[in-house]
Amino acid sequence: MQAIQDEIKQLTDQLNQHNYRYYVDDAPSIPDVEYDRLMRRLQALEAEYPELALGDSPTQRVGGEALSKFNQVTHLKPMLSLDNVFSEEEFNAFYKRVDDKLAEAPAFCCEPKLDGLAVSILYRDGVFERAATRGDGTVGEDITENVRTIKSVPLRLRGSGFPPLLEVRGEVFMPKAAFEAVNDKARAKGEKLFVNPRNAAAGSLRQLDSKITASRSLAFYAYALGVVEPETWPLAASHFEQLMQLKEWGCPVSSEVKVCADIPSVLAYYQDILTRRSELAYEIDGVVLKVNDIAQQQTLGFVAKAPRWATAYKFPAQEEITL
Ligand SMILES: NC(=O)n1nc(-c2ccco2)nc1N
Repeated sequence: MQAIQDEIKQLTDQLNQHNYRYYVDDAPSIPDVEYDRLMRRLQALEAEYPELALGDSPTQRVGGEALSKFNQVTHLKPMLSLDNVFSEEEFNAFYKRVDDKLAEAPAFCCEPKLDGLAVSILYRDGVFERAATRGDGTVGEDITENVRTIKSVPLRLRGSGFPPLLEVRGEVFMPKAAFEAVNDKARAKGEKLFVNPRNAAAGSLRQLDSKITASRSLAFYAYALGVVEPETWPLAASHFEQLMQLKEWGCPVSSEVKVCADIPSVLAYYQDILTRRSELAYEIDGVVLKVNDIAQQQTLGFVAKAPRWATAYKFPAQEEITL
């Protein structure tokens, strides 16, 4: 029996490692046919010895029993909504409001604004425990079983140094290619088409049957730390370094994230992402600009639900694509 346990452990770790390389490092490490062979072997062993299946087994990516409804989840810390700016003048006014309150000029962590669904994922001792939608920022829906099927969401954090309780916040989205494939399938079956990748992601994520979610090729990018317990746990002093730490622990982070130290470089970032928008593998509707230094964020605080230290600089609306 020990030999079986060892083989299950080895297959589980191997498949999770390949998942990490493929979805987080963007560097596939084995051909799909080999990956599928390892997965089938693990599924066979788990079917014969269900009591030996491990908590982070990749076989659970296929989805489980359908739910009758979603339970509600109260977030341990409210999930923020972002204020928007729509022009360089409005951004300059945002910058001035921020700069006037700080002793040092702020640098900004600049991120593409993913057009998907904000989610909160809890890891307890590094193990995936619960996932919820943002909802109204205070109460969301428990979509744990659906998020569990998203292959780029780690079921166990990698490495070490993470706190006993870690909340990872990010966006679940449907890549453009997956959106086309989902609509091609729906068209072939004479089913309703999704209007855009955001609606497709929302529809796929809020499915009571996680097997349907599993078939929709959803993706995830982390964009912030949420709750950390104990609160005294040492964390990186800047938002960018915290994102890189999340990536080290196995969470995918957009490769377009970068720090811009002054207004001209922030505006250049905005223009660069706007120029390359159609080439990105996922839909975005602007860029998110966050004061990078955590202590400066704490100095600035929040107004109502939105942080003073961040804004979303939105792109001009694209002409609506009619299907
Ligand atoms: N949607 C999106 O891509 N977001 N949203 C935030 C956010 C929302 C509140 C704090 O940070 N950050 C990024 N990259």
